[in-house]
Amino acid sequence: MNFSSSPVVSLRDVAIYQDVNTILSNVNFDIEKGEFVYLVGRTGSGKSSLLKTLYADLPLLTGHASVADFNLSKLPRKQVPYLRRKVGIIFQDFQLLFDRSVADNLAFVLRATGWSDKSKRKQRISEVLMRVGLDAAASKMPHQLSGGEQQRVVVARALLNEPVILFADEPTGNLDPRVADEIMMLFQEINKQGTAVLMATHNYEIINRYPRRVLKCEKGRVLDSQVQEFNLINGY
Ligand SMILES: Nc1ncnc2c1ncn2[C@@H]1O[C@H](COP(=O)(O)OP(=O)(O)OP(=O)(O)O)[C@@H](O)[C@H]1O
Repeated sequence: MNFSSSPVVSLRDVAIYQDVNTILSNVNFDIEKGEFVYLVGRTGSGKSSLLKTLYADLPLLTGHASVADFNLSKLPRKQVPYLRRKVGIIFQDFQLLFDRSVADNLAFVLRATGWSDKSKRKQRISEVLMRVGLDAAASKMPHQLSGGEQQRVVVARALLNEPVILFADEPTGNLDPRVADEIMMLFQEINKQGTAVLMATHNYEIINRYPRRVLKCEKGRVLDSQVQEFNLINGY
């Protein structure tokens, strides 16, 4: 549990790079504990690159950023796994291990993050599966589940270590609208229980149905619906 009242994410004058190319510059925003924020922008505008920087998959080379009380500017490589325990990461393509059951997918992550007690692992797996409405699926193989159910397992996996924030990159991108809506309701529920969410999406129907603060990558900058003139529909 993070009891500090400092923002979960805080960026000051950050630039985001891919190789030698500057993708975004002068990025400044905070995300507070328990906030829900969308990240939008055209294809190639830098959403994934920004998220990757926040979970230390891309290095922070310019500016100051903290995520879950980790200072990204000075983050030694060996600290990255500890940051990753504090954040949950969800991708569009589910990235489950298809050669093992749902429970074993989750146990794999728990073992890798220091859960050495088997009965505690079992208990935690059953808690997160319950939370995503898949308590009966522990022994199933991923291919026996629908796309929406697989994405729920990915959400359960992201919740294992009680993250302070979920970073989700197009989590509903491969799902039909009804299933996408169910996943979205799950995110809302998780958020209501105190986990912040930063979700990259192209799905404006979802944003209109569940309106929240929006960050928009545009022309190398990040605009914030809370502080700037912001035209979500025409500006996209
Ligand atoms: N691994 C990489 N190496 C070099 N350049 C990259 C790499 N990944 C992305 N880029 C470039 O960085 C820019 C931003 O890409 P990014 O994937 O962050 O955009 P995005 O907004 O997430 O796009 P999409 O909505 O299509 O996922 C693009 O010009 C892209 O070509």
